[in-house]
Amino acid sequence: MAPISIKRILISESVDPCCKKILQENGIQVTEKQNMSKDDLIAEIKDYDGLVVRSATKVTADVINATGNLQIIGRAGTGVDNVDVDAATKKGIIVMNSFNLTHKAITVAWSTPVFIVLMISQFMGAEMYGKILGIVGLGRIGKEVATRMQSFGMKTIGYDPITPPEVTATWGVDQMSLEQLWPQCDYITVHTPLMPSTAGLLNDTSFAKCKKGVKVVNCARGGIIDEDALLRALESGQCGGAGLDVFVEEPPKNRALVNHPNVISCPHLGASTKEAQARCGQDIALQIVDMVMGKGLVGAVNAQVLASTFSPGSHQWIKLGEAVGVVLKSCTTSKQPFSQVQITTQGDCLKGSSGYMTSAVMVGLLTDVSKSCPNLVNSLTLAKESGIKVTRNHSEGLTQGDSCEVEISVNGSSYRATGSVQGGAPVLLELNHSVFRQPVSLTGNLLFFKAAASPQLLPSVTGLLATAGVEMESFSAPAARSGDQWFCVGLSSLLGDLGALKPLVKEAAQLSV
Ligand SMILES: NC(=O)c1ccc[n+]([C@@H]2O[C@H](COP(=O)([O-])OP(=O)(O)OC[C@H]3O[C@@H](n4cnc5c(N)ncnc54)[C@H](O)[C@@H]3O)[C@@H](O)[C@H]2O)c1
Ligand SMILES: O=C(O)[C@H](O)COP(=O)(O)O
Repeated sequence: MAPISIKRILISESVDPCCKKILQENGIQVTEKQNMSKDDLIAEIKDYDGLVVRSATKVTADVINATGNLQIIGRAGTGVDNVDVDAATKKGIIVMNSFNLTHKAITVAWSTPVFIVLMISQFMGAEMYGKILGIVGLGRIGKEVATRMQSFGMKTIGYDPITPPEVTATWGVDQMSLEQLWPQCDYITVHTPLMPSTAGLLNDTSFAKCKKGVKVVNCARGGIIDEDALLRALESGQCGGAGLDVFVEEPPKNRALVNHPNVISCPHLGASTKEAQARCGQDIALQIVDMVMGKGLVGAVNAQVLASTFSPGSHQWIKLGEAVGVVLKSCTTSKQPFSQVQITTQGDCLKGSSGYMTSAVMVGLLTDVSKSCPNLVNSLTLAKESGIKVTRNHSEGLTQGDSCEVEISVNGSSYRATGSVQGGAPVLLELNHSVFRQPVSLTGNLLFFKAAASPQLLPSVTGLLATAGVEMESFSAPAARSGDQWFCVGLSSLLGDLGALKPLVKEAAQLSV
C-alpha cells in the first residue's frame, strides 16, 4: 500500500500527554484544542491529516464531510459510537481504536462491582452471595466483570450473540437467550457497544420480564438501557436501583435519573484511571506511528482490508490492481457506466489477497468516475452505492502463474484485462482477448488503440506522434495477427487530441499510471 502520510494531527480532547509526545517524536505535528463547538471543529479540521478523540468529540458526518485531507480518526479508547464510521468509510478515512484494551477492561470492570456494592449498601441489607447477575455482552469487559463478581459468590449468567457459550463456560458464565435471562436476574449489567441492535436493549418490555426489584448497571453506553423506561421502572418499583456511568446526553441536562433516590451515577468515569488513560493514549499514538511507518495496521474498525496490505510483497500487486482498473475504465469510457465487475486472482502469491486486490481494482475503475476520491478504504462502498455488483474469486492456477484478471460488464457486453507482477513491476498481459507478445509495463503515459494489424500501422502512428511532438517510448503488439487487436504505445507525454488517431484505429484511449 502507498504509505499513509500523516503530518498534522489534532487532538480534540484531554488525552494522556504521552500520546502527543510519541506522535511528535515521530515527526508528526500535534495541535491540542479542547472543548470546541461543532462549528469550531468543522472550521479547524480542514487543516489536519489525523484526528485523535476520546468519547466527547462528536465526529458526525458534517464534521467528516468538512475534512480536506483527513486520513485517520484515532479513538484513544474503546467505543467509536461518537464517530460516524459509515461517513468516514465513505470518505476513505480509517477509523481506529486502541487495540490493546485489556488494561481498560480491567479498569471498567471495577465500576460494575463498585456500583453493585454501593447499591447494596445504599439500599439496605442484601448479600451478593448467591445472587444472580445477568451480563449482557460477554467481550473483554463482560468477562472481567464475571470473574470479579464470582469472587463475591454471585452466580453469573449471560448473553452474547458472538462469544460462544463453550468459551464463556470456561469463565463461569452460563449463556442463554435474553428471554431466559431476564426473569432470573437479581442484577443486570450491560457491556455491549452502542449500536442499533443494542439501543434500548433493556426497555419497557424487557423490564416487565424481569424480577420485581431487579437492579441494573450501565457502564457501557447511554441508551443501551432505555432511559425513559428505566425511570418508569424505578418509579413503579419494577427496578430497585440503577448504577449509571453513562447517559444518552453527557453531561445529562435531564436530571430525572441522576436525581432519583435509587440511582447512583458517575460522569462517564468508568475508564478514568491514570493507568488506563496512559495506556490508551500510548497505544493509539503507537498504532498511528506504525501505520505511517508502514509497519502494520492494528485497531482499524472500518478498514480491515488494509491490514494485509502492509507486507512488502503486496505493494506492487496493489499498484497492478489499480492500474488494470484504470486501463479497463479508460478503454471503455464511451461504454460506461459498467454494472458488474468480476475479479479473479490466480496463483499462490495472491492466495488470501483477493480482498485488497478487489478494492485496488475498484480504485482504478472508479477514479474520475465517482464524485468521491476512491481509495482502498472506500472503493467497495462507493461501488455498492453506484449499484455495481462486485464479485471475486481465487483459483490456484498452478499452470499460469500469479495473475489478476478483471472482467467488467457494460450493457450485456464484457471487457477484460489481465495483469501480473513481473520483475517487481506491474505488467498487462492481455486486454480484451488481445494477448501482448511482450507484457506491457504499466507505468508512465500509455496509449492503447485497437486496429487491424498491417505493415503501415506502426509507421503511421509513429508519424502522427512525431507531428504532435510526442516520443514513442515503447511499443507492445498483440501476439495474434488477424482481426482487430489491441496495441499499446508508451508515450513521452499524453497526446493533446486523440481524435487525430481516428483515421488509423477503431478505438483509442490514453492514460497515465
Ligand atoms: N464507561 C466507560 O468508560 C467505558 C470504557 C470502556 C468501554 N466502554 C463501553 O463498553 C463496551 C464494551 O467494551 P468491551 O471492551 O468489552 O468491548 P468488546 O468488543 O470486547 O465486547 C463487546 C461484546 O458485546 C457483544 N454484543 C454485541 N451485540 C450484542 C447484543 N445485541 N447483545 C449482547 N451482546 C452483544 C459483542 O459480541 C462483544 O462480545 C464498549 O463498546 C464501550 O461502549 C465504556
Ligand atoms: O469507550 C471508552 O473507551 C470509554 O467509554 C471511555 O471513554 P473516555 O475515553 O471518553 O473516557
